[in-house]
Amino acid sequence: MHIAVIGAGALGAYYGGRFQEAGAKVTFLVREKRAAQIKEKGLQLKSKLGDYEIKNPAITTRAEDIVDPDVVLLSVKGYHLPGTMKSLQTLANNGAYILPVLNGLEHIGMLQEAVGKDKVLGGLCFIIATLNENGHVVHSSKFHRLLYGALEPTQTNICQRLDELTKHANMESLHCDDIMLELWKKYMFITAFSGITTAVNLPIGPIRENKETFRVAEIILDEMKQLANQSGSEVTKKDVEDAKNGLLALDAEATSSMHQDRRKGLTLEVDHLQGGALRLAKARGVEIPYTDAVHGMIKPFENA
Ligand SMILES: NC(=O)C1=CN([C@@H]2O[C@H](COP(=O)(O)OP(=O)(O)OC[C@H]3O[C@@H](n4cnc5c(N)ncnc54)[C@H](OP(=O)(O)O)[C@@H]3O)[C@@H](O)[C@H]2O)C=CC1
Ligand SMILES: CC(C)(CO)C(=O)C(=O)O
Repeated sequence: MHIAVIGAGALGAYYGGRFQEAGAKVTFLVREKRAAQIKEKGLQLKSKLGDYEIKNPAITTRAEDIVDPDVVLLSVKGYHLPGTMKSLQTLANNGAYILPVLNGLEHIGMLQEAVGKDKVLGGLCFIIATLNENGHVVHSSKFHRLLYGALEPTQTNICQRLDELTKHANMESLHCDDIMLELWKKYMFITAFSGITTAVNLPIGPIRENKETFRVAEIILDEMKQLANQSGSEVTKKDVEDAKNGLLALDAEATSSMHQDRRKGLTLEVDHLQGGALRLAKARGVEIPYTDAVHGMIKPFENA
C-alpha cells in the first residue's frame, strides 16, 4: 500500500513512520521549510512504545510527483486545510482515498465537497505527540490509537486493506462501523478539554480540584451531545459519562494540544473546533452557551 502523508507534523510523521515500519510505502508531501529540515535532520520517532528512524524518508513538495497513492493521511491543523485542497484533488484524481485525522468535524464536509463523497474516509487519533527542535516526533502518551472507517459503502475494500496494514503496525488501531459516531464523541471530548484547559491556562489537575471550573467542561460535554444528537449522531448519556471519566482519569499535568500550543504561542484551532461547533449549532438551532463563552475566552490567543 502506498500512503501519502500531507502534514509531516506530529501526527503525520508519527503514523507515517509507523506505516512505513509495518511495510507500507510512504511519501511525505511537505512544504519547502519542512523539506529542508527533514533533509538535514532526518525523521525519527521517539516513543516509549518504540523508537523508529525513517531511513531516507521519501519527501516531495509536489502532489503530482506521487505515483499511485492508495491513501492520503491528512494531518494538518484545521486552519491549514484550505492550503491542502489542490494537492488533495490531485491525489484523489490519481486514485487515493483521503483519511483525515484532524480533530473536529467541519473538515469532513469541506473535503467531501472538494474531492467527492466517495473519496473521504473518517478518521481520528488518540495520542499526545509533538515535534522537537530537530523536527523529530516526541510521543509522550501511553496510547497511540488510530480509528478509521467508511463513510460510504464503496469504501469497504480500502478499509479492509487498511486493516491488513494496521494489524502489523506498532499502533492501536480500530476499524469502526460507525466512524461518524466516533468523530462526534471525540469532537465532544476535545471541545470541552481544549476549551477549558486553554481558557484557564491550566492542565486538567487544578481544573478538577475546582469543581466550579470542572463543571464548565461537564456542561460543554452536555452541549456537544445535544449538538451531535441534533446532527443525527446517537451520542448517548453514557458517552458523556465516559468522556467525563476520561477527564477524571488523566494525569494531573495532562493537557490538550491546543493548550500546549497556547503555551508555545502558536496559532490555535479555535475557529475549527469551538467556532465550528458554534456554526453547526446555529444551523441546527441548538443553544450551546458555555461553548460560546469559552470560545470568546480563548479567541484572543488564536493567532500566533
Ligand atoms: N499532536 C497531537 O498530539 C494531536 C493532534 N491532533 C490533531 O491532529 C491535527 C494535526 O495536529 P499536529 O500533527 O499536532 O499538527 P502539527 O502542527 O504538528 O503538524 C501539522 C503539519 O502540517 C503541515 N502543513 C500545513 N499545511 C501544509 C500543506 N499545505 N502541505 C504540506 N504540509 C502542510 C505543517 O507543516 P509546516 O512545517 O510546513 O508548517 C505541519 O508540519 C490537528 O487537527 C490536531 O488537533 C489530534 C490528536 C492528538
Ligand atoms: C486529547 C488528545 C490529546 C487526544 O488525542 C487530543 O486530541 C488533543 O489534545 O488534541
